[in-house]
Amino acid sequence: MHVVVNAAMSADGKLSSRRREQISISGESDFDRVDRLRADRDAVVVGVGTVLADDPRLTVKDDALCEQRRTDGQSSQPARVVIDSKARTPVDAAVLTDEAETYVCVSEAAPVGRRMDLADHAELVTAGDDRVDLLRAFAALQAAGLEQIMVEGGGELIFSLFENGLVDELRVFVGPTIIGGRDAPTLADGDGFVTNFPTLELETLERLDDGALLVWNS
Ligand SMILES: NC(=O)C1=CN([C@@H]2O[C@H](COP(=O)(O)OP(=O)(O)OC[C@H]3O[C@@H](n4cnc5c(N)ncnc54)[C@H](OP(=O)(O)O)[C@@H]3O)[C@@H](O)[C@H]2O)C=CC1
Ligand SMILES: Nc1nc(O)c(N)c(N[C@@H]2O[C@H](COP(=O)(O)O)[C@@H](O)[C@H]2O)n1
Repeated sequence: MHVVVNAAMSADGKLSSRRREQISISGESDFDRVDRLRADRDAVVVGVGTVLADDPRLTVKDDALCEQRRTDGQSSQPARVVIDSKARTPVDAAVLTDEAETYVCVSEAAPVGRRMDLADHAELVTAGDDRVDLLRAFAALQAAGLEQIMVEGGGELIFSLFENGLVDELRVFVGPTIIGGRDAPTLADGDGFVTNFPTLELETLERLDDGALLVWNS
């Protein structure tokens, strides 16, 4: 399995504002790059915080890229995955439409009724007692044939993936905006590291739109 984390952050390192609403940090070229990256992957993963905040579709938008996937013998859309310990994903969430296969990774703490509701719309993966055990969940996704994984956020999930040593690559678009706010989500939130900080190796750095794209290897 190969896991690439992709995100767009403001010049001051925020993924969104303190209102946790979706903000267009990327420019047109970066959104096109993200669409190509999605098209190149078996699955696109987010945390339930992103589903509740943004209600994303997580689909490939360019029809030509979908057609190319079909030509290559793949489904027209990559699978979508939500990491959601308590099965809080709303049944009318855009990520549960039938335009792509969806997996919801839950923990044993998810109420049975919520799990049954979601099971009508998605494949459920149960891993972990109170919180999704990411190592077990990603192993289950791999067993289901999902090898090339893209994670789109948010900051809580990205931190946990680094904590579990699950990140192979980090691609960050740094946009020209200042968002600020001590409670605004950053690229890696969670409890934070106080020692043994993961370090990355810079692979490429390019100017894109009005910002920069940094690609790091883990
Ligand atoms: N600019 C960008 O590129 C992006 C921006 N965003 C922004 O980020 C914000 C959302 O980020 P955030 O609130 O951090 O939410 P996340 O999407 O990171 O989801 C976090 C939630 O995932 C669940 N979860 C389950 N298991 C785990 C685990 N092992 N580790 C971590 N989380 C786990 C937890 O909820 P539970 O315990 O209930 O399961 C947790 O609260 C929004 O404002 C959104 O707009 C999001 C993506 C990309
Ligand atoms: N690459 C990127 N740039 C930004 O500026 C963003 N705000 C995001 N957000 C992510 O994209 C998801 C929306 O996906 P759909 O367009 O609905 O398919 C959103 O939930 C964030 O994960 N990404």
